[in-house]
Amino acid sequence: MTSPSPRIIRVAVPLPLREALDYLPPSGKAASAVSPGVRVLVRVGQRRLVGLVVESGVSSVIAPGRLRPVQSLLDEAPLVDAQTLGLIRFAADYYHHPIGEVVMNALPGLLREGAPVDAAGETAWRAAPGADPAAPGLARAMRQRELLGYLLELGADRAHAAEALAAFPGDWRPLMRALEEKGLVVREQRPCLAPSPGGGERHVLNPAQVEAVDGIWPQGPAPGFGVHLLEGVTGSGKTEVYLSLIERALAAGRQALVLVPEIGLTPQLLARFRSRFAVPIAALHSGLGDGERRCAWLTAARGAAPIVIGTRSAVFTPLPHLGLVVVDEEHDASFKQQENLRYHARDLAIWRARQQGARVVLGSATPALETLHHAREGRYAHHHMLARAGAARPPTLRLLDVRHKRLDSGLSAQLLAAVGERLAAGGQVLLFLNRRGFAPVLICQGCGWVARCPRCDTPMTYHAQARRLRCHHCDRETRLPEACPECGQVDPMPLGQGTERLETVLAARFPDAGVLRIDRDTTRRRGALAERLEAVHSGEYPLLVGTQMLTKGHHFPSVTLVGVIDADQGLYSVDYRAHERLAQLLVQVAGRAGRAEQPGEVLIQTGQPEHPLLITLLRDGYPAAADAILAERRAAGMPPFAHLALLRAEAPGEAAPMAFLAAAAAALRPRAARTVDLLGPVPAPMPRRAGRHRAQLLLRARSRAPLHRLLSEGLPLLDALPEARRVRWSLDVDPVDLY
Ligand SMILES: Nc1ncnc2c1ncn2[C@@H]1O[C@H](COP(=O)(O)OP(=O)(O)OP(=O)(O)O)[C@@H](O)[C@H]1O
Ligand SMILES: [Zn+2]
Repeated sequence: MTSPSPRIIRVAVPLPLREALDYLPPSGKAASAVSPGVRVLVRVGQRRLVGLVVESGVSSVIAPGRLRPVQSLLDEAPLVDAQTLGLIRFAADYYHHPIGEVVMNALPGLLREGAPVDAAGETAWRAAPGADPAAPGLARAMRQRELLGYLLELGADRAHAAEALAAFPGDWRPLMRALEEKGLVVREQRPCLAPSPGGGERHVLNPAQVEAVDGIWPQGPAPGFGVHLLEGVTGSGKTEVYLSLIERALAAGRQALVLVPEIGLTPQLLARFRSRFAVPIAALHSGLGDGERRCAWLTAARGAAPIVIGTRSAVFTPLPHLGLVVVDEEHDASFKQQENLRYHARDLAIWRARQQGARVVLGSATPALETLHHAREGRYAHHHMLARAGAARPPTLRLLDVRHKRLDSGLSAQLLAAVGERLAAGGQVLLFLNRRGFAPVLICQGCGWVARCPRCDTPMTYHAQARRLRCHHCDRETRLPEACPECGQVDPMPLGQGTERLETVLAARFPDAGVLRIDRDTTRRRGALAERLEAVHSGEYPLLVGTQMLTKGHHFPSVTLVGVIDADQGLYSVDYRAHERLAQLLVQVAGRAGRAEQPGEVLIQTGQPEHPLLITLLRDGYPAAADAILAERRAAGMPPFAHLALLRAEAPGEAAPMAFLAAAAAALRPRAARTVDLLGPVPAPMPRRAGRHRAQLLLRARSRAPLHRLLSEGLPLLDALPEARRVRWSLDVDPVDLY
């Protein structure tokens, strides 16, 4: 008689393994008593890892003698609910990615590392009323005196938690205990996420807004699953629509998840939410400390935060009462993660909304082509808001032909004149250039030598303030050469412009106008972006210079002129999405102009004023341009008329990536039949980066099912190829970049 195979627990561990691992329950417990969603400590080889139970009470194909028990349980109740576990499993399947790594993306850092679920909230300290650092009791305790002074500086009116005290030099805890004993400091225990104040002013919705709100969530109980595209021109008041929808969701007892682009979660936006809703709002963004993130996440997971607002990874937050999902600026590329688990937060959000019977709103002035396509095919409901809210009018757009014109550091005389006029009239001007640094190229005037990154084969960007050359592809940095290494001529010349040069030129040209630059270089420090955006509103800086960071959803009421320095970068790019991106970018950057009473003007410098895309966009607007691009995509058999997956490979040697992909293609081809095209392998559009040669193989199918079938069957074969050991390879399902 064979003994029945033991019941086991399946655990996802943070390792690049396709499957979860099988374990026996800890001694004294039945496998079925360990709930999925609980964290456990397990041994893998010699390592001890924190894993997440994804299944329990099932049987294993592994011989009982070879199974190890789980070492210990870290949670009493599941940390991750069944629905979120379902989402994790779906993401692992759909993106063909190791499930343990999906879990890593889904959990906040502390919880991933096994930190406890701290239900008590957090401890905070405030100075006792009248406490004075100069009090005689502290005369001989200098450090305690300093800490009390520090607390008072942070604000005597409220208590401050560890997060705020972290900046105090040295170990503050024993000092705080001493102060407490002296009665100079009072300890408080508080929930880690306090309700926001609410009670702020609200707009009376205009008819277009009312129609959108009622169409998406009719008064009353939760309407259930459905995807709604809210296509509203820039400044049409989409945020106000979201707020009203959230109000309805909350009234129906449901939670709302709001996803925003990477740099869209600004203090202004948060303030708008906090002044509208007197509830705990969990804001998940990169500026959070580990403790704050855990708190926000746990509060949401317990259903105690009715609103969760965050960037892409917030899509994994457990939300037991989810009723509404808002994806703001749904076309934004930052919703797609570009490394490791290459998921699209919008697509996962829709999947989970379907599971939980939630409404989805995709909001944008420039919807992604796949979203528009779904709306036109009737899969998504489509709502329009064609006019700006309040008194604001649409901006006027004009092309400035820069062919055969003398440019002053990239600026035409016409643009400079327009800037001068606006400044004289007291307006604010925004100049957009999607290239940071001083100049993209440093060239020797003697022999034509160009400073190149030896690891990427591309020109290095000259950064004047730092006096460095930086590679924007691999972050390599070098000192500025004083002379050409080839011919010895001194002072190589910067060629072309970046935002840093623009800032310098404008400051010299308009010495009385303050210039504020916003790009990745000026906002590296935590909190710097928020400070600079605040400064935009202060009115101190009439001239704003920036990259894409300045274009996303910001509301700058005083900006009346927007200048686009170079529209041509996107016109001839090899990427099949370049035109879509350019159209979105131009409309979004133009959308920053004239958002209040003053009308806005947009001037676009281009050397291709006859380009059909620019003409259609300016004459007929984004929907017409989108139609034209969709027609091109249909003809080329590209998304949304096809489904793609991209296999990428890289290695130090030139031959290995192509060899692996050729072997991969050979392994996949017999199974691809006539349903999946294998295009390539070819060297990547950027054939070398950070010292590694790169190549790619594109898989294309008319429908999703055969593509995913091929991937499910094929990837294990690729794992086993001998060529796979000489490369680093990855799969990108629904890639947004083909390089
Ligand atoms: N019904 C209304 N009446 C008056 N003003 C309104 C109304 N709705 C919104 N506004 C104002 O219009 C401005 C633009 O609104 P909002 O920022 O929501 O636009 P948006 O559609 O999100 O724009 P974008 O796509 O450019 O981010 C804001 O200052 C907002 O306060
Ligand atoms: Zn480089």
